[in-house]
Amino acid sequence: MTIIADKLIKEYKTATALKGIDLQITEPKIYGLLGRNGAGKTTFMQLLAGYDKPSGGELHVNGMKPFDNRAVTENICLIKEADNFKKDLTVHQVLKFASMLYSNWDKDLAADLLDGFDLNKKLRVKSLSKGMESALGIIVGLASKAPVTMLDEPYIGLDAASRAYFYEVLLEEFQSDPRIIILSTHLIDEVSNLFEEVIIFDKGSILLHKSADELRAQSFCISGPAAQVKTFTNGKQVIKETSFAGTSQAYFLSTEAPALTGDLAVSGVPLQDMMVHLTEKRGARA
Ligand SMILES: Nc1ncnc2c1ncn2[C@@H]1O[C@H](COP(=O)(O)OP(=O)(O)OP(=O)(O)O)[C@@H](O)[C@H]1O
Repeated sequence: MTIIADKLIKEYKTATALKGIDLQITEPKIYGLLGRNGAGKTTFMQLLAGYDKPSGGELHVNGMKPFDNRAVTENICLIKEADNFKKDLTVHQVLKFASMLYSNWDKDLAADLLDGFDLNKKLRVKSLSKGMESALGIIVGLASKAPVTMLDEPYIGLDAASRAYFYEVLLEEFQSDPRIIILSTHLIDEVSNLFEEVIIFDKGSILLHKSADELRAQSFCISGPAAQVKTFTNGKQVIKETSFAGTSQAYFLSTEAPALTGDLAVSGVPLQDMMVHLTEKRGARA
């Protein structure tokens, strides 16, 4: 599948959600779609799923426009954080309906995941707890086997054990059947190890699109006795520093792994902190 956004614009009455973004996604990978509230992530995913029309620019999937185009949308599954399914349907009916919607539907996987999440298929959507409804969304998203599967904060209400199960099956699924999986999340550190590519939206524009490895290789965390950390980071581009009881920890930008001295230790910077740094910087400039 080839997704190409070319100067893509989406304007609502009161906001311009996408301000002319250029983006290409072609490889089957797990993409992390990140950004602060209101950055435009959901708007982009809704345009890609054909729910809505762009206001300007172009969006193509395999050369076709997604809006109102079954040839595209049968290959794209978007699971939103809530209200994915009609409240009066039973879980069984939701799965049946989804099996008709998605040409690659995997009935056995849906049954396995129902078991895994311990979800009773006789229950109606309106009687599901928030976490159970999220689990149903995840089941549909993964069993759709859609070549483009988008999950927009799909874990609302899921407890830590269920989220861990979700990440595990997401990875297993991707490994057994690679496809474009776009995961939008605010729980960045919890899932950052899954991402192969990271796309950061900021105020309707794309701030960064990089492989997760590249992003990890451009920042380091140094920790140890406060005085040594201070000397070490002198002249370096420090993005965050914390101190406690005579020890310090500093995140700094560098393309080269630091050569350690004294009692200092080096590790990576959590992706969440990198995103905060990148989006704050942009915010400060705007
Ligand atoms: N249906 C709509 N009508 C009017 N404005 C909208 C609509 N949907 C989104 N917006 C506006 O577009 C901008 C982008 O919103 P969007 O939901 O795409 O951001 P997001 O990155 O998904 O945010 P979040 O992380 O909070 O979900 C925001 O200013 C939002 O208020």
